Amino acid sequence: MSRLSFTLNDSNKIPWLAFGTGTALYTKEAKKEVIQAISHGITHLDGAQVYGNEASIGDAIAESGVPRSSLFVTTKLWDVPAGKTVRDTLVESLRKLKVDYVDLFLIHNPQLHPDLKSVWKQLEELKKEGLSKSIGVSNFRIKDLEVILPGAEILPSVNQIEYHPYVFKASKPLIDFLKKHTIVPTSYGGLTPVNRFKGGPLDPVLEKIAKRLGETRGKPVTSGQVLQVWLRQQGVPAITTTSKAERLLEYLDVETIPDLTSEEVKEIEETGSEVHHRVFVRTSRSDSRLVTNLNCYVHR
Ligand SMILES: NC(=O)C1=CN([C@@H]2O[C@H](COP(=O)(O)OP(=O)(O)OC[C@H]3O[C@@H](n4cnc5c(N)ncnc54)[C@H](OP(=O)(O)O)[C@@H]3O)[C@@H](O)[C@H]2O)C=CC1
Ligand SMILES: O=CCc1c[nH]c2ccccc12
Repeated sequence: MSRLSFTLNDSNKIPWLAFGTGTALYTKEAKKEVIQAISHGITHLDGAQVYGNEASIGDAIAESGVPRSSLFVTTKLWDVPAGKTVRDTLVESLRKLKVDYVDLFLIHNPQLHPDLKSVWKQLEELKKEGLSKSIGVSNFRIKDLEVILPGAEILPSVNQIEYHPYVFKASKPLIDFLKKHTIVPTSYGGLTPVNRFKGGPLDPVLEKIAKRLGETRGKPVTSGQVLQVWLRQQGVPAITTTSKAERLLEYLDVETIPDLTSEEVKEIEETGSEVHHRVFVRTSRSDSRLVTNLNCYVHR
């Protein structure tokens, strides 16, 4: 059971561990994997309109037998079709998810919305109406936040971003900005150093720390778990995923692993900063890669 949660700036709580549904593993059908995650005690489900699988998440929630109030359901706004409002898209998501509110509604990508201020206003209204308990953003840079914050009546509660040690240095100004404005960063791609970018300079550092933690607690710790402890210790919720039951147990087990020492945190961050490896959304011209399945993201 995942028990750890953090408090958002609107006083709502967000579970630290989230099960992501935006992955090629499940294509457009996530029901089996979501039921498996819920039955293992994961309560936070991360969805999005663009993943095209909200109805299967709704089926999983309905069949899980877990009360709606024990779950934390996130979805994200993609584009707003001509003739529709942001509210229309959320109502459609709620219909597919078979719930009468979501816990968190995020603007998925600022680059899709020429009038971010107006979109944010509409999210504020949805929170007031109770259709989303909390509201936030995803893939926002400082310059995007600077568009919405001055006129905001309600602050975004979270910014869901790619966050792991290989983007640590590049993300530092944004993380500091979020902290100053009480916005919680949440991390996707957090396991990049052990899955998409294995062979990097962090490998031996993570292995060494995993060995020490494993010996300390008398149960093996993996490099992936070390990365998740690194997030947890910063108060950053982890949006991860898997189709494997044993991996879910590995993720859930992270809540029982002690903190890293300050020297270990420093070593992860300094070694991570030796390379820059962003997988998902390109946020500046110096970012080297733009992943192909996300080529809908355009740098401006
Ligand atoms: N807002 C946005 O723009 C974005 C949001 N997301 C959200 O984040 C979710 C999580 O996605 P993602 O970023 O891929 O998550 P992670 O970076 O946490 O990667 C999860 C993958 O890592 C693998 N893995 C776990 N532990 C290890 C290990 N020790 N060694 C090697 N591989 C390991 C798992 O594989 P296995 O299946 O084999 O267990 C799983 O497929 C998405 O489903 C989506 O909901 C993702 C991208 C963009
Ligand atoms: O959320 C980002 C990752 C993702 C997964 N599926 C799609 C489809 C279209 C845009 C982004 C994504």
